[in-house]
Amino acid sequence: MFRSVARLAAGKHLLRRGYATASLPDRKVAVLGAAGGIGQPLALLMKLNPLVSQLALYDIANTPGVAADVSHINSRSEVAGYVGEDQLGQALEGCDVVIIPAGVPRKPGMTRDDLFNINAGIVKGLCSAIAKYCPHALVNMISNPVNSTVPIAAEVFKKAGTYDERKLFGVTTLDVVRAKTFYAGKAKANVADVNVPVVGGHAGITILPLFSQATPKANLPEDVIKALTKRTQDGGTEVVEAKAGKGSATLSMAYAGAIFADACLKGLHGVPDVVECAFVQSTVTELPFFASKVRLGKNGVEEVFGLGPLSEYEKEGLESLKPELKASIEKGIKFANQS
Ligand SMILES: NC(=O)c1ccc[n+]([C@@H]2O[C@H](COP(=O)([O-])OP(=O)(O)OC[C@H]3O[C@@H](n4cnc5c(N)ncnc54)[C@H](O)[C@@H]3O)[C@@H](O)[C@H]2O)c1
Ligand SMILES: O=C(O)C[C@H](O)C(=O)O
Repeated sequence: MFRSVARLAAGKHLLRRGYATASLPDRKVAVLGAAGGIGQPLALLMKLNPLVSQLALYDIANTPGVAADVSHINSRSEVAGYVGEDQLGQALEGCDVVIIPAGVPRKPGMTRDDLFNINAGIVKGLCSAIAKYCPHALVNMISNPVNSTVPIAAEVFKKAGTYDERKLFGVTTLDVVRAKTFYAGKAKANVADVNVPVVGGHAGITILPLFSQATPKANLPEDVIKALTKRTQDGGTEVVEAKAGKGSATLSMAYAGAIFADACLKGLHGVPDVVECAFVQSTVTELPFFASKVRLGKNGVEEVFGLGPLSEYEKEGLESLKPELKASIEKGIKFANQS
């Protein structure tokens, strides 16, 4: 990620010793849920990103300490901590990108949908504030269940009259990160060279890695592809079980969240050909939201890419995931409109 920022800076003759960050535009990024398991390492990684000039760290508790700590790092951005609802507006005012990892994580035996009852309300409240204080920001939704929290956000923005489908993203980057790591292991490829699109949604079978399109090509046998698919779909559960009641993926998610936010910032900055998978409003299938590759630009999503050629196994996976994804989307829409 930072290597490509260096390339960007170098290409524009901004790089002499380190980054000539004075030449980069001001960009404010907020992390909502910044004192949490994801929020803290994500705050650290965003503090290291030279495309950020102001970093607002918001949570319902403990942000002054996190902000004081992160603020001592000698990188470009100015850091401020905001705590409690009274300070949410200040945290959001002027934001270009808002990253939301606020909410409860899973414990063993739970599905992501089991988080709905608590997280739906949290996300709804935060999105109402975004509509009020930074209606043009790109919103990176991490809080689960993403398959429902993104439709909730869309409905809140629609009601507020601020919805721009190009600016709302469910962050599915961790699925891509996992698919790349697991594929590289089996394909005996250099993980840094590996690419694997992951489409659909972000829960169980709705996570559909397209290993038939993975590069470099490895011609792995069908049973290995099936095992890789299952491991990618169950990657979150693997971590939840290993953490044995102490939460879900935080460090790998912070890494994935930082990659996706960096892609959004690069897009805003006009870097060409920034492509990541994300869960967005979509016409790729009959479902209103779907994760696929998207090109990011100055207005957020510039282009939603189709699925490309699928193997028979992937075609079956696509058909199997649709009912569950549809139900999760509808659940989010219904919640946002009834409460
Ligand atoms: N999209 C993904 O790939 C992905 C990956 C991992 C985790 N997650 C999800 O991210 C969420 C956070 O996970 P975590 O491990 O960081 O949990 P955590 O409990 O460690 O942290 C959550 C933080 O949110 C804060 N919070 C609660 N209500 C809030 C509100 N109204 N406003 C602001 N902050 C609030 C809490 O105080 C806490 O600090 C969970 O829903 C989890 O399932 C998503
Ligand atoms: O699995 C979870 O509950 C957290 C997250 O969605 C993940 O994929 O790690």
